[in-house]
Amino acid sequence: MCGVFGIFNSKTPAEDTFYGLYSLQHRGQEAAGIVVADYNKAKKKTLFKQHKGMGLVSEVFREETIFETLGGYAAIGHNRYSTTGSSKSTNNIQPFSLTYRSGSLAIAHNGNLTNSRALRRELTELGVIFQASSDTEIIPHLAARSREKEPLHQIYDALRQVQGAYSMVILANNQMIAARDPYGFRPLALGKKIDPLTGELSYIVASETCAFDIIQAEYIRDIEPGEILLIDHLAVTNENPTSIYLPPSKRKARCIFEYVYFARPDSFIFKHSVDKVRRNLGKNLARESTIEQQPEKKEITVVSVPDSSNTAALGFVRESNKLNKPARFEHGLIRNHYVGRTFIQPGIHSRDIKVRSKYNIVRGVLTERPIILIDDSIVRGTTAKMLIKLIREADPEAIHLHISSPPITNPCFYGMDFPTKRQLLTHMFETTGNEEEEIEKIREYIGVDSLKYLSMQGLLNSVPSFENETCSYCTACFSGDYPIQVNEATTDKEEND
Ligand SMILES: O=P(O)(O)OC[C@H]1O[C@H](OP(=O)(O)OP(=O)(O)O)[C@H](O)[C@@H]1O
Ligand SMILES: NC(=O)CC[C@H](N)C(=O)O
Ligand code: SF4
Ligand SMILES: [Mg+2]
Repeated sequence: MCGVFGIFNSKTPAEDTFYGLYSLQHRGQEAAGIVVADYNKAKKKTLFKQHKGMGLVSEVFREETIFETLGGYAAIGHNRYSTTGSSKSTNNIQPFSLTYRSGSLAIAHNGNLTNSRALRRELTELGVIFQASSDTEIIPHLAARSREKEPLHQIYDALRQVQGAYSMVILANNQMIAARDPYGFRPLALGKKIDPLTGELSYIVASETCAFDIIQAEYIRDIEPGEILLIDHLAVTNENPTSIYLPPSKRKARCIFEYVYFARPDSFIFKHSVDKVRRNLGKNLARESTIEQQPEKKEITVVSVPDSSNTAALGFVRESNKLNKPARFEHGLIRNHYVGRTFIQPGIHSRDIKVRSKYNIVRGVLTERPIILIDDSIVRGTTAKMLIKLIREADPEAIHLHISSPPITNPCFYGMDFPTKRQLLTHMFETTGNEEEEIEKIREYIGVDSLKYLSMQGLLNSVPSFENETCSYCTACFSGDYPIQVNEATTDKEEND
């Protein structure tokens, strides 16, 4: 995943970016960094300064004095959740910053390039030296080799050659450039802020709109799939950033999993409220649920796995009640907020420990009652298996696990870190071709009384539609319908390390 943020024409760009990244922390917890563009009067040009490190934004920018050295007028920042290149290598921390014949370039990337292996081999053959093992560094190298004079067109040249998912912010000398791949896999939004004292306008680009809210900026619009947007001082004066467009793809492929799990519910992504879509997921799950009404119209207890499935659980309860199946939302699990997202922890070992230290049960809510437990997804099954063991300690009458998305049956090559089938719970058991039998094996393994996944149609009915598009979403991890084909044999995350 990853979170990206950029601000142009601010008196405090590093501080603004810090807060932006802070609100995008859920998109990547491995590393964080900020690159600032500052005008150097003596040299009469813009120079970049940076601070990057491993860990959470609050850890990397713990010392307030860091900001004293990061003055300037523009900045970009990045939260990393690795998909290509080791999560542990400090060389992979973004933004990447470099100097080349046209000046300085810094890049922050959310997504994953699907032809990075081939491009890296070609560039290496040509003598290009890579510092990082991630896919992202390919983009500035390609831009630097372009024959074009202007960074905007150099970036265009580079992006014509890469395939896959990218939502990016770039600093190029005294310009900020935002780009989104033609499929539109990952979200990217444009916002603005007027300084209350000076009346000056700043432009902001961020993965999710929650990053605008934290600095009291206003959402303008999404960066469109295939758009490369240029923001410079002229754009600020004219209040009109300009764009060029990459050739369109045959279809769009917004990541549907962003709505299911990844994005924050207070964000707008792909032009729509995540909260609303997640409520729809819960609503459709309630419509598909086969759990019968309780005797004497007693309310059934619905418990969410906090935090990511809270909103879906609310939608579920509301719809259940409408369907005359009385249901009540209860906090049966308490989450320790000092433990981050477990799903985006690299390596199965660290995930196990995190899940165990992340949740505790509220016995009074769970004991001797039938429970509908709602989670948004099962990937490796770590969370579900550990949680059910924990909930059983409270001795509930029955646990009915409901998942507000279909089974994840295929790897993601576009920015989620489950790049091989063998990492998925659905592939732990022998495939029989009979979906019911396969779900029964998962139910048994997790140890619940019943297991219900939202259907594919239920998922599609929950997300907004886009006019004049035949296909708007990527659903590959659920359906196997890959917008860009990738040979699984080429997806060893750490092959460049
Ligand atoms: O099957 P698994 O591999 O365990 O992954 C699935 C779990 O991971 C996610 O939650 P996570 O704990 O990452 O984040 P959250 O706290 O934001 O819900 C998701 O909501 C599931 O609960
Ligand atoms: N999840 C992402 O967006 C990751 C960005 C980039 N592919 C990396 O591995 O660092
Ligand atoms: S494969 Fe799944 S997680 Fe990856 S981009 Fe497609 S919908 Fe999103
Ligand atoms: Mg969760």
